[in-house]
Amino acid sequence: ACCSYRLRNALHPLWQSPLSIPGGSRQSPINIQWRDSIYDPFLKPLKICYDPTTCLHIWNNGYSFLVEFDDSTDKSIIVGGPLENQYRLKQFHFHWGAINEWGSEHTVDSKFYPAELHLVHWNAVVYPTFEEAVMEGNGLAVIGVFLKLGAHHEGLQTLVDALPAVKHKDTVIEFDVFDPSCLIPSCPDYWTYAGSLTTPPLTESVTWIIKKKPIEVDENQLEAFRMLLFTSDGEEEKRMVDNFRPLQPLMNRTVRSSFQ
Ligand SMILES: COCCCN1C=C(N)c2cc(S(N)(=O)=O)sc2S1(=O)=O
Ligand SMILES: [Zn+2]
Repeated sequence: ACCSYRLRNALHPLWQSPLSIPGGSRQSPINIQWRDSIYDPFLKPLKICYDPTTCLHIWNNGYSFLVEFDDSTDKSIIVGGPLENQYRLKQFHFHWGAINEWGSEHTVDSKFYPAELHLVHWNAVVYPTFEEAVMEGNGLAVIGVFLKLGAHHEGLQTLVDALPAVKHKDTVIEFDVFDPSCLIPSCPDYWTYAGSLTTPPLTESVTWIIKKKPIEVDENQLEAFRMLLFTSDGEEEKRMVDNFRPLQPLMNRTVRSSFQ
């Protein structure tokens, strides 16, 4: 199984990553086998405190669209859960498919969701800069939230309305008040495991916190993601879809759950 992963990584069009990350033993994403996850009673509830005015802009970086935040203070942080320190919100982005059958990076019992939200935070207690945190084992904490097809999502719509302005790679639009808490399910249950960035530089610096409950979004909102482009203005258009990395081997890791 392991070698097929490596082959798949090497072949996957989007991630021209090396065959394998030197010493890669904690790569992401992974399949979360619900029955193999281990309930950890010592896991704390995750505390999320975001200040909507720290929102800066939306940027199409050619992989996804990122909503970036002012991380020069501790105004927007998460603490608790599996984390030893508090972590500052840096950006959030999504991964999605060309059709609703796939699109998420993580899977649950081998089931794909049509999309997955990642809220990226860094350990500013221990590391002086985000760039340094990206290189350290406990540097980053990413909250993953699955999106499923269902009811219209009011909070997401303000984001969707801004997407036409960032259709092309390297376009950016000011976005100065947004509270990403509206995109996180109120159910406190999550899985957590030690992993990596799922895009280059693929560094093994991420404590993943994957929410058990998905949020519901409607077809038009998913279609709005799919009208974004990987390509810059003037280049031959390539729709931004299937921007997810193939599943990686679990190797010597356990996935813990905050719930029984
Ligand atoms: C010095 O910065 C190096 C770049 C790091 N970053 C860029 C990504 N594409 C990225 C992807 C992430 S994901 N898909 O694993 O959440 S987190 C993240 S990130 O930490 O914001
Ligand atoms: Zn991501």
